[in-house]
Amino acid sequence: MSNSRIAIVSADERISRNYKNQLEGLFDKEMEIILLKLEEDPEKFLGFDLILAASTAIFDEVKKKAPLNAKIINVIRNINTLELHKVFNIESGNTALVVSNYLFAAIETVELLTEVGLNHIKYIPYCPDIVIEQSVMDTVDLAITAGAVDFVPPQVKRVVDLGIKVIDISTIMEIIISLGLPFERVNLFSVRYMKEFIALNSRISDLKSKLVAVLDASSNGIMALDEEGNLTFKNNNIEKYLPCGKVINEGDNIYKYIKNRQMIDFIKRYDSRESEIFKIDNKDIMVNKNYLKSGDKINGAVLSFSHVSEIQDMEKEIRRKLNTKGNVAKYDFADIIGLSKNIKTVTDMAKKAAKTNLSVLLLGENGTGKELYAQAMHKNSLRKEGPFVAVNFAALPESLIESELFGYEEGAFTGAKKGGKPGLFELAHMGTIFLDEIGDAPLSLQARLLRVIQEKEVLRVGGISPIPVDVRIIAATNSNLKRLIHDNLFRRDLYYRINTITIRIPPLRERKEDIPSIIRYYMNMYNSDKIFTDRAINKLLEHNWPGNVRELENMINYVVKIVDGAIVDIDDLPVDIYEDYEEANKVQQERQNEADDVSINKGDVRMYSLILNELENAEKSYVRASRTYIVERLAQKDIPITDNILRRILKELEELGLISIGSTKQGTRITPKGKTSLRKMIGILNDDETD
Ligand SMILES: Nc1ncnc2c1ncn2[C@@H]1O[C@H](COP(=O)(O)OP(=O)(O)OP(=O)(O)O)[C@@H](O)[C@H]1O
Repeated sequence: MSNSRIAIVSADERISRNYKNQLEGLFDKEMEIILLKLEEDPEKFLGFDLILAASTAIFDEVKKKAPLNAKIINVIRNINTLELHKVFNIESGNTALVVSNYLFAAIETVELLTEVGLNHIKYIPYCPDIVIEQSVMDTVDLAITAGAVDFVPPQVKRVVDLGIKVIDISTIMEIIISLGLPFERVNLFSVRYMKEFIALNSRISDLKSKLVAVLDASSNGIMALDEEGNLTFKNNNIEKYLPCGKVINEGDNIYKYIKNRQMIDFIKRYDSRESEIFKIDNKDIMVNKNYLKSGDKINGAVLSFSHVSEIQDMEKEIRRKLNTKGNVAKYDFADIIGLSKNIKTVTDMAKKAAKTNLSVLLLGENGTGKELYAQAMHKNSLRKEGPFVAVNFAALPESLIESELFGYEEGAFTGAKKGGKPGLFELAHMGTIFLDEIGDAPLSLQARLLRVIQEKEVLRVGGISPIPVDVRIIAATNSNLKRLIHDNLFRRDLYYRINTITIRIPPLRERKEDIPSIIRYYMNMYNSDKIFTDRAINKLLEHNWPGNVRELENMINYVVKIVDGAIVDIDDLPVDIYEDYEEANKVQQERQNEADDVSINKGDVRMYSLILNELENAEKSYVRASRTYIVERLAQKDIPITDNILRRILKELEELGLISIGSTKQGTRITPKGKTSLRKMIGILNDDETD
């Protein structure tokens, strides 16, 4: 057979070269293929057995240039099937620009994709000549193209390239027929195409088997039907929900296996009700339905079956998990810092109490670590795997306490949540409930609290059947419960119930030796290497710590965040501690002043009095008293004094308010206080002399 001469005409050389490769691959050396540009002269179109117009858009142009009797085939192009999986893999609901250098080619690609059923993406045909609104472009970050990557707008980051489109099998057949090639060729080529489809299919069936595995893993029964009710897919649980004594096979009409008439109606009804409960074999079965659509036409349904009781159990479990989330004890005994005898005794006792199941009452001022102890005790108890639920009576508004503690049933009051809500006692089941600030529990609630503790069951607000709860009680208070009992504000019987073991946690001021180690602990925790001066540490040791460890922790937090530099001194401490210091310092200073007075009297009093005396005399004689004047006057009395010493003493006298040092012109003057002091000093000196 002689070689056929074929021309491929295209506006884009890349495309014609691609077609040439494809045809050469199929027909070996049986063809001579020449590439022609559309703009070439008509004589170039002469002498071909067949002319292929690369696209519909140029078909008419090619026809005009080709000889009248020439055989021209309009090439039908298709997406390379081997690349289609790339579109399969795009998540549903995405929007993609379908990019080509010509709009018709972009539209063609969109049509090809939707024809093969890839409808899970929204396609926007795009070519460089068209303008798409910015607001639309802003929402698109995906482009699909058949080899026109260069035309994808730069802001689109994700590009799926399906490669250049290939000649469709229908065109290949047309070529074979028009060239009069033997028909075996068709089979040969079909086999080759089949191989591609098989490869594509195996990818799909791969996907399908993954999907089946996922659906089989569900405890639900799942099946898909066509519009006649024939089974097109089922997972391996379906017979559990539709017991018919035999395996249901794909292709079987499902309606003959369903005895329940209402269920058949439900499946057949195309209304918006998507789920319904049916009785099958005396069990409540929930059926969910979803229709399969192709365009606007419904062509099947997917049904999912589940046992209502399982859904309820699952809901309870989820609710329990959600509710108990966070109900865990964080602290252990190792987190309790302090080696003082006081704290060690308390910790030893708490460790022993932890192992019992007895109620514990923790007494202590605010911030002493009552909750810390409660958590540590829970963590070291037999209930450590159970929840630790903390209730703070001081923080809960009275109107909410009851429903928070005991829970409520659906419809118990306006605003009650659907399905009701378990109370904190229920949440603490098998664990510990920490009743903090129990002294603040309203009297009305104390009776119910007592009943729950005694009966070991709770009745939800609006409920009728009590729910058993196994809970250990650790209560805490900083109030004087005995006083509250005396004032009829706390129930004696409740008090005895909760304080089987009483542990008193000492305030920080009773264990000041622990302060440095607590400071170190928190400085480490805050990752700070600042150093406290001895003066600051002494101050902290002096402080009374009414807020206990919490106040100390706050102080460190303040210092770490607020103080610049590596050294923390007294005046860097928070103002309440510092003012406390100032206050103490003032008293100290006053005492010191008194002592200073005495030391002046005893030490320099002679010199002070001599100088004050000279100043008083100078004033009396209207003489300006300069330092030289004073030095000379004292020298005349055989009292030698250097200018330097005089200057220091004058400064001290001025600080004491006994003199005022003016300018050189004014000189130094004795004050009225100075005159009084001078009299006193003379008195002391005379006393000393007579002693
Ligand atoms: N010995 C301790 N060692 C380390 N940190 C402690 C110690 N005691 C208390 N704290 C810390 O002090 C803060 C207050 O402690 P906690 O809340 O346990 O006190 P509380 O007595 O329950 O206070 P309140 O009565 O105000 O509720 C917490 O941050 C806690 O970690």
